[in-house]
Amino acid sequence: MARITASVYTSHVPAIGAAMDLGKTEEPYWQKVFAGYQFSREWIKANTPDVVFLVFNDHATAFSLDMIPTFAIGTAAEYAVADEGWGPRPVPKVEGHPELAAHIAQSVIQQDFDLTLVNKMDVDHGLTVPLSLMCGQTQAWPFKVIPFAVNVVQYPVPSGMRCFRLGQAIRKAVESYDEELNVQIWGTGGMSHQLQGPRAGLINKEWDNRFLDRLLDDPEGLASVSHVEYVKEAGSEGIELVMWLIARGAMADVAGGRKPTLKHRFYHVPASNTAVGHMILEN
Ligand SMILES: O=C(O)c1ccc(O)c(O)c1
Repeated sequence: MARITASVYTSHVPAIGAAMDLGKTEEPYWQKVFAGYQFSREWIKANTPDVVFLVFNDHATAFSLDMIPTFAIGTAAEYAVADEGWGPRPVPKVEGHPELAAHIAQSVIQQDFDLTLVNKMDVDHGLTVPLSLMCGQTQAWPFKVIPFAVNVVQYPVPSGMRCFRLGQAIRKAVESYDEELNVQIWGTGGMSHQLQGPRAGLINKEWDNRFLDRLLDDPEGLASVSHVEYVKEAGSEGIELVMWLIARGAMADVAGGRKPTLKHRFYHVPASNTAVGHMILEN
């Protein structure tokens, strides 16, 4: 049987990818960001999964206003690194796991979550920056990846509760897969940031840290936070945090008397315009 053994949560700021690609990680500004991932790089070496189910958002790269799936699961054997305007990042292509992805799609759709199946997709910084943060510079990613794209760009976007329940359905799906596989689920994006309008540059440390507390201790309560609160408190792009609730929903269930173990927590402001939050939980 496949099992979800751990979850990773991290922001996905594109400038972090550029800092790595352009050799700037030792500059004082960036050192403080990357220091928060030193533990994580060792941890992932000691806890390398077979597959990462990576929840992210596309930034009008694979999808556009022409077509906006709410939840889209990557069922391909591989994914090219997208060109977001400066050429594709110099990182390895992403290898998929079509068999497990097809099984999860079957199971989750039968549990009444309607997913879009994506057989071809280029993946942007939403997916590659978390991989770079966790794995560093490498010739090949050390595990297969099932990309799972969530619409947090164009309203209406899914609620935190729908995301949390979807995570629970994903856990059931993974646990009903026959092969012994070590699966991690990663929730990416956030934390507080706003990239446009009069409030551009908004950061809310208190709200972000409360989110991190509740993600561990009270995920179901956290799932009830409204869209309006995310936008008011965490800025227009803070809504990306609903994706963390998918990963948390797939983990041990506080309501069921089980709680994951906190292995690592990091928070730093700023990286570009964004508050960087990062957590690792083990089941
Ligand atoms: O802080 C930033 O610069 C920034 C830019 C684009 C993003 O998608 C993002 O999450 C952050």
